[in-house]
Amino acid sequence: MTKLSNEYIEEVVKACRPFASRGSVVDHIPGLDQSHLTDLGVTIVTLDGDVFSAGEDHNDFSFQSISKVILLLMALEDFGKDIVFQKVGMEPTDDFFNSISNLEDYEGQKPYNPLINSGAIATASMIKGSSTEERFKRCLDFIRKITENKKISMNEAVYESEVKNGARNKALAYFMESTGVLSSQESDDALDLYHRINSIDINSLALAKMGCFLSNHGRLIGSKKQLISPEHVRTVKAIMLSSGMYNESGSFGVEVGFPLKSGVSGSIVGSVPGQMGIGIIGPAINKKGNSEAGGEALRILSRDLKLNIFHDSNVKNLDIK
Ligand SMILES: NC(=O)CC[C@H](N)C(=O)O
Repeated sequence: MTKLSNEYIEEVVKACRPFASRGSVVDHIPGLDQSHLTDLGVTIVTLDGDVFSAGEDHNDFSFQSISKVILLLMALEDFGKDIVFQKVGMEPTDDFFNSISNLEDYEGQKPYNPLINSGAIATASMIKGSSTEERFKRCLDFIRKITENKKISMNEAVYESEVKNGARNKALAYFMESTGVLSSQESDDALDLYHRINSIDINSLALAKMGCFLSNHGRLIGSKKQLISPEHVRTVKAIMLSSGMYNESGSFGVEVGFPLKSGVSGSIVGSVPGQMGIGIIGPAINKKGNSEAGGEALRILSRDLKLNIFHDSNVKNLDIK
């Protein structure tokens, strides 16, 4: 069986870099352009605290849709499962991540799930705090805590561009206001919090630590302190498995087989329960919004290291009665 080492991760990066040419880099995020097309950084943090990393793993990139996982964790902790899932569903969708039409057809016209744009704007309205500043600060403090990185902060230029290019998200928020998913007091604040949290700068090590936190059932490595209840972490990971890679979640479920979440910056966080967290940056994304080289790296890692949670060796109590 393949053993984890920096050299092994380097080989994976080398093998996957060429896959970037199948995708393209989004052109509206400050700091990202086609010159980053073949960038690929992969970091793994194990639950024993070992770090393995290679490629462009020091680059900062924006959090984008991975922030949807943070919003969901915090909304669940703030309001509990019953209230959160009154506003947002937990079903996968075959539509694109920023689809507005699917808001018209799903039960009660609520978003299909919290990991698409409409769903994340809805969960952003369920973060406790007396102002957007306070709500954002709570989110940022939480991200700093679970990534053990106090320097993480919002990138102002990215935030300005999110707001400037945010017409679709605005439309989603106001559509949800029209159907009563959001109140007229909630929509602008939820949208602003969503744009801010999307604009946080992060790197592959911080993402791997976030994945590790999920793999460790809501605790930092080596700590017994429960920062999020295990039940909520379970809920979030189940939704990451079914919806974290948007309308490509099914094939990632089959070929990779553990909870993932991607962002349009080409970032991906992976959580292998009980084993490790994985952070990836590979800015060339496909039409569904997922990193091409990053996706290939996940398929190889899962195969070589037998990480699929449905793999026989990862399933306990195999005795057939
Ligand atoms: N898929 C994504 O990462 C989407 C995030 C992007 N900022 C948006 O709101 O559309």
